[in-house]
Amino acid sequence: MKKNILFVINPISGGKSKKRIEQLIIDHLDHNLYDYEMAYSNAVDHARKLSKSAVHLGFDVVVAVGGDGTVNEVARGIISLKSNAALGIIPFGSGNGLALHLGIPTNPRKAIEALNHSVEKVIDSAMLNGIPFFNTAGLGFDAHISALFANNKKRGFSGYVKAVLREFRNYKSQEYELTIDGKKYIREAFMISFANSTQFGNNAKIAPLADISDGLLDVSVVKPFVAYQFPAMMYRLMSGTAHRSSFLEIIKAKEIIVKRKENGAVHLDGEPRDLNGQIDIKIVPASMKVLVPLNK
Ligand SMILES: Nc1ncnc2c1ncn2[C@@H]1O[C@H](COP(=O)(O)OP(=O)(O)OP(=O)(O)O)[C@@H](O)[C@H]1O
Repeated sequence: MKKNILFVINPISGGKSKKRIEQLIIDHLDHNLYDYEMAYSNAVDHARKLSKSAVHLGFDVVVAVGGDGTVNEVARGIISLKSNAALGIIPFGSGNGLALHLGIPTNPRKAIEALNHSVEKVIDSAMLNGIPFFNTAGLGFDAHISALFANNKKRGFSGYVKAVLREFRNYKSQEYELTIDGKKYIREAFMISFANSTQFGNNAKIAPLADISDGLLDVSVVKPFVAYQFPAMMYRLMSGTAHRSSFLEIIKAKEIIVKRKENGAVHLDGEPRDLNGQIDIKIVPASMKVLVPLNK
């Protein structure tokens, strides 16, 4: 039986034009397998609403055409109705962390073709103060960058790298009290990531051993470091060896409580939030179905 897909297209993600996407879908989606519709998000949170309505109307698959922020909104729309619908992804963001982790091609035509030969993979999601995330959430430097980047009209990878290089010299680490599955840790940290997948995006792996279906988050605590150590850190991230770095401590967890002296930015799937006070994070095992390429 044919399945119904809604493509939710974020016109601004990744700073890339989406002009070709409609024609690529028409040309390359297998129309014997799928009936499809397309919709464009017109503001923050609109993709979630579009996705929720699609699921309510009985669509089988909602495909996020965008980056991790778009994936987050579409996936939240799906899980909010506890439906049987699956998430699909055509990566069109600045980082595309979840798509890269799942082996979804970053070439749009190949990503559409991958939908024609896909299987459903059940993955975990997680909640931060009750708000769902699917790839990574974090506190500290990366959240600070997300907050800056959100106000930056120029999206895309190069804008991100420029922001990181500009900001990291002046960024101050801070002390965190973490309670991880009941055990207390006090840590001075440059940043702390709560990783469901292995990476932020662009193959920068903050938790190289994370398994997206193991019912656990990888809490990656990046210790303070000085400027000359930055290239070594980047090498570790990009080579998938961060878990072997002396700058990083990774603790597997189901539930985390974070307290910190000073409030600061928090990000969920790369999108910043202002959340003050205690932060509670927990894994929600096997809570989302995603279409991934057959051979992954
Ligand atoms: N029409 C729109 N105008 C402005 N913002 C939008 C619109 N549609 C969606 N958004 C917002 O765009 C934001 C960024 O999207 P997304 O995260 O997909 O792209 P990205 O940040 O470039 O990629 P990545 O997260 O992979 O780095 C999301 O927070 C989403 O809410």
